[in-house]
Amino acid sequence: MALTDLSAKVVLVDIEGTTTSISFVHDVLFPYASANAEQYLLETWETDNTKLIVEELQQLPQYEEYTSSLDEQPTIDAKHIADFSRYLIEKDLKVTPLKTLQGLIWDKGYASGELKGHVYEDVAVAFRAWTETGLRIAVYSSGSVAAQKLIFQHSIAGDLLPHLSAHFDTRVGHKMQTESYTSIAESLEVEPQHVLFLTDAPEEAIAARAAGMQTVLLARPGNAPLAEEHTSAFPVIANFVALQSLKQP
Ligand SMILES: CSCCC(=O)C(=O)COP(=O)(O)O
Ligand SMILES: [Mg+2]
Repeated sequence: MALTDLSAKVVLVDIEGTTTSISFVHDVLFPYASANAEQYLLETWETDNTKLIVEELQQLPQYEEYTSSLDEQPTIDAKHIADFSRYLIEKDLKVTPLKTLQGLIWDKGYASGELKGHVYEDVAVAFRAWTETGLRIAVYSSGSVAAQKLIFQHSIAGDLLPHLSAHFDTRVGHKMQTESYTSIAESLEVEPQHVLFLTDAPEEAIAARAAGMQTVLLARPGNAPLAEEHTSAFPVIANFVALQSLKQP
């Protein structure tokens, strides 16, 4: 099907590699989280929220792997948990408690103006066009819902949050699992075939398509090159321009 023939009721967007450059996430957001993790944990150590995150981090399979590499039995304090978080960040592990913690740390950076969410120019233009057409726009990212809201609210293109009607993170399920997309469609109260999912990750596209969603791959500058098996299986676009005149079915 040609891109111009696509129609949808909901556009579901991924963030990293789709609306936002991978380099912003890896070279700005992750270093900010690494640098500020210990301070954040120290300040909030006694709160229920941080206690829950610390508990969830310790339940990850990577925690045992990490602690077994240490010379001594660790004391569970802010420094130890910050070190473990940095270990996970370096491996770019998209695990839920880390993503929750990152979102909370970034909050301060966005509030102070130190962080501004990167979005490609065509994203804001497409969001406006889709909103005017009456399409709903939703987000599904490994970044926590709080982190998603921050990046769009404090974006370099202004506050894009009013365009977004729903947010999903890995608490709905892993992005490479078909059931996650089925749950998202149910939650949006829309048939999966009326959802257009935009992502840079072929494994996510495969999972979304298996749930019945329409799927288009993004080839943004700096994204990993797409294999022929994926470029032949999915439409590939360099930006959202070709989808600006997307219609409802
Ligand atoms: C929500 S902003 C931070 C992005 C992030 O941490 C991340 O893991 C993005 O992954 P995505 O699923 O959007 O490719
Ligand atoms: Mg992505």
